[in-house]
Amino acid sequence: MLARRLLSSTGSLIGLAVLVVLPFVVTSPYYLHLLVTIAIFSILLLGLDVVFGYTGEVSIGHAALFGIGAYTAGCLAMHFGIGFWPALPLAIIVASVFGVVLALPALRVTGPYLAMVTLAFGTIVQILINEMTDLTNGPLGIKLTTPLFIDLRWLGDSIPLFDMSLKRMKEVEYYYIAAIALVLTLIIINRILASHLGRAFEALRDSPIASDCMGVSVYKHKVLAFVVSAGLAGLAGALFAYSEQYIAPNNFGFELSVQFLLAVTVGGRKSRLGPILGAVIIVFLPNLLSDIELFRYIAGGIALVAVIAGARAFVKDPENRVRNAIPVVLCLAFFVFSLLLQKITDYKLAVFGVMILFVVYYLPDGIVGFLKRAVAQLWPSLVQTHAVIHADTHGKAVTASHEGHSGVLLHVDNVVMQFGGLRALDQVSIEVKPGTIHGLIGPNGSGKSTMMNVLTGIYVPTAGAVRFKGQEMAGKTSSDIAGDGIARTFQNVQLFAELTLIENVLVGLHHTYQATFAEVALGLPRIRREEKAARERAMSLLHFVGLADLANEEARNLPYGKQRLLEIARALALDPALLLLDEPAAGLTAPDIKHLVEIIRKVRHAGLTIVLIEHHMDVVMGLCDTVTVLDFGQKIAEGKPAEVQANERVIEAYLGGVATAAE
Ligand SMILES: Nc1ncnc2c1ncn2[C@@H]1O[C@H](COP(=O)(O)OP(=O)(O)OP(=O)(O)O)[C@@H](O)[C@H]1O
Repeated sequence: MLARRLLSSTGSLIGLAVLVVLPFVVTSPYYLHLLVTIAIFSILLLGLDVVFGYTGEVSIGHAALFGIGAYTAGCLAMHFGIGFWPALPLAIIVASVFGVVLALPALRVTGPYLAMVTLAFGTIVQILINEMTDLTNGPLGIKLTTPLFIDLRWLGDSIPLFDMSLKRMKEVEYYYIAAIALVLTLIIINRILASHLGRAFEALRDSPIASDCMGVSVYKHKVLAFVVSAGLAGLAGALFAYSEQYIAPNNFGFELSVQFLLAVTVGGRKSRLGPILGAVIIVFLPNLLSDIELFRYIAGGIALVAVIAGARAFVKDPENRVRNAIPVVLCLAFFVFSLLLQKITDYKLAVFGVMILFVVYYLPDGIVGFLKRAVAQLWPSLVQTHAVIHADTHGKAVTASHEGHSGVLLHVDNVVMQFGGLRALDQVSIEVKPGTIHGLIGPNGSGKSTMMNVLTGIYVPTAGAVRFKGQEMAGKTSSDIAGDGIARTFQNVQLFAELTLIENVLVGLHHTYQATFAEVALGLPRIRREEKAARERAMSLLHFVGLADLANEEARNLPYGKQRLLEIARALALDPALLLLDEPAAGLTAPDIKHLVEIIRKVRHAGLTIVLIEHHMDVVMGLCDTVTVLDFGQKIAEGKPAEVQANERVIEAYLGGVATAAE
């Protein structure tokens, strides 16, 4: 852990030192300008990574947001004489507003459909910039002057100006301003992504349904992700306008959006270094592809690395020798191709395409992802050690949010759920008393999971009412219902696959955070306190289900049985009054089922009420106080386990089948 921290702070210090020293090394104005462009693109790509890497949405509209930032700065200068400094926050605000516009379709469509919508957004913005000549000067574009260091012109001519106010920035000074903007962006983005907000972004990517059911509103957090991303694109745009001193509509076309996406993909998603590396690549690649000598050196370097890695794989992985040899041969062929080339300019696009294809195919996590894996193999101690988090030993691991409710906790009243011609639930009424375990059983397709989905707001019932603690639930969103105290697990496990175990539980603890967005961005004490308390609580919940040893493992690497236990820990993090368990014993081995039964008993003992769907009759009969039986969407029996077990209709419709299946 210490080594890792040391490495990370040493890395940051080296990065800072490089940023400070670079202009002393790179004195050519041309290359200095390229460095400024890299810093500006890095800011944009760090923002794009929030949407693309973290929430998993493909946006082809970021060049337009970039253009909106640039044109905000341009229009403010051209029409109102408003200079560089006020333009920066205003560009952030204007682009953020457009970020909300772009987020709205993301709430309805995802994947390729969203990509198409964002593409349309980009095209419309470009057309508008072209057509609204009064505002934007149309295809002629807008010219800007080098920014003043301190702009006091807005005070009026009568106020005497001091020297600095008339001094225009030199390229090197502009470089430092762009570098400071980049460092601030890195700090703020790092804080946001390491907080409960960053986890919420990842959670909604991995399972939107589970996020909502954990009280993490997909709607709210998707909009937030787009706003953060758009704000950074706006800032980058304004910096770009003053760096280039001329902007025109064709600077912000579709190709630029595609380049941005490729830059994040090639650099490496979900990392701070990846977008910066991506920016370096898209800025330097055109230069690299113009200089044949440099191109040959780089192709040679890549071939050398491939040969070394290939030789290692040849020895260590004898079963996949042919597969491992292919990238080595391709890299060597690329090097030979670079030697045979006389003039590279004719092949620029083809070479660019081949490089992208190669990276996307062989380095799906980008260059940074590849390097991380290589470091993990060579120096496992640097990446595998995590902070030792002590479980919260003072409080109880499991607490119910509203203990002591008397009467009926959950009242399902004549609920009907119709899917076209199919009645999945047909006038079902159930009463669940507080502190009990209420079983819900029935043959496959009888409507049990549909009932869970109705109770958690995923389905709105066609008719009937659901009252929880006397309050009507129909029409509430899943995240509101979770906030009211109903937590659930899923029949088909819905974990946040790329998050670690502790992070999965922390998503369930999202409701414990009171810190505002600004507090998170500024890293104020409250968010640090809340994060520490939440981590301790998450650890105690992992202890409770017996998974504490695996806290820092990614959820997707867990065996199936343990995934179900993790879902229970995550649901308990909500401090619910009612816990809905949908077939928690499915796929578990006999010892795992025994462990599960103990956990459910302890949960009930802590004061929670449980609704349990289960096909394992011994589990149902051993745990439940009351059992309701469904068949073809109708309630056919209800009572104590022994009564239900002896019921003729139940034996005929279900238990006979279960007995036969068990034999
Ligand atoms: N979204 C939906 N659209 C259409 N039909 C659905 C939908 N959800 C469920 N159904 C149908 O409703 C019926 C009840 O399904 P449900 O999943 O609730 O049964 P179940 O009792 O949970 O079964 P199992 O034990 O196999 O999980 C089934 O016929 C199912 O195909």
